[in-house]
Formats: sequence, structure tokens, C-alpha cells
Amino acid sequence: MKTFDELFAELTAKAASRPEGSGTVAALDAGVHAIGKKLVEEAAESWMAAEHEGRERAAEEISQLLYHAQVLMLACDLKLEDVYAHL
Ligand SMILES: N=c1c2ncn([C@@H]3O[C@H](COP(=O)(O)OP(=O)(O)OP(=O)(O)O)[C@@H](O)[C@H]3O)c2ncn1[C@@H]1O[C@H](COP(=O)(O)O)[C@@H](O)[C@H]1O
Repeated sequence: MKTFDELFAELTAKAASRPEGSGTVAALDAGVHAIGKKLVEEAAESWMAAEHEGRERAAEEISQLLYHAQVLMLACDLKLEDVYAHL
């Protein structure tokens, strides 16, 4: 298990070191448009899971939504503080 901040630190490091086989690196190379599509897809899956599939499935889909939101932040060169400033 990891926190939101811990995941962002991990993804930031992967974006910099670009290890072989990283899905994050592949997503960043695919670009903002592709990342945005994935984010919307995960948002829809989160909604469906919450409405029809129960707490566990909702939690799983929401975790993926948070992951893709973080990838989009990296693609836009946004830091956690840039987003937290609006909370
Ligand atoms: N938490 C996640 C995470 N959540 C979601 N995903 C991605 O989101 C996809 C989920 O999509 P779906 O469930 O809709 O499945 P899918 O449509 O079959 O997936 P794709 O065909 O689109 O890949 C997964 O295939 C992953 O690519 C994640 N990919 C990585 N992480 C974590 O990010 C870190 C870095 O990962 P890598 O960059 O891959 O090393 C690690 O700690 C991972 O655990």
C-alpha cells in the first residue's frame, strides 16, 4: 500500500530515470491526449463500479483514476503543490 504522495514521488522518479518496461514512461511518451482519454475512461469505470459493483471494485477503479491523474500532472509538469494550492 502507498499514499498519494508516495505514488507521485515514485512516478516522478520513473519519469526522470525512464526505466525499461514502465507503463508510466509509455503513457508519458503517448502524450497528454492519450493520458486524458485514459483518465476519462477510468472516471467512467469508477462511476460504474460505485453505482453497480460495490465498495471494493469502486476502490480499485478510483485508485486507477488517481494514478492516471498523477500521470497527467507529470505530463503537464505540475507538482503536488500546484494542485494542492487549489484544494
Ligand atoms: N497504480 C498504478 C496503476 N493504476 C492503473 N495503472 C494503469 O492503468 C491500467 C488500468 O487500466 P484498465 O484496468 O482499464 O485495464 P486495461 O484497459 O486492460 O489497461 P490498458 O490496456 O489500458 O493498459 C493498467 O493497465 C495500468 O497500465 C497503473 N499503473 C501503474 N501503477 C503504479 O505506478 C507505479 C509505476 O508503474 P510503472 O510505471 O508501470 O512501473 C507502480 O507502483 C504501479 O503499481
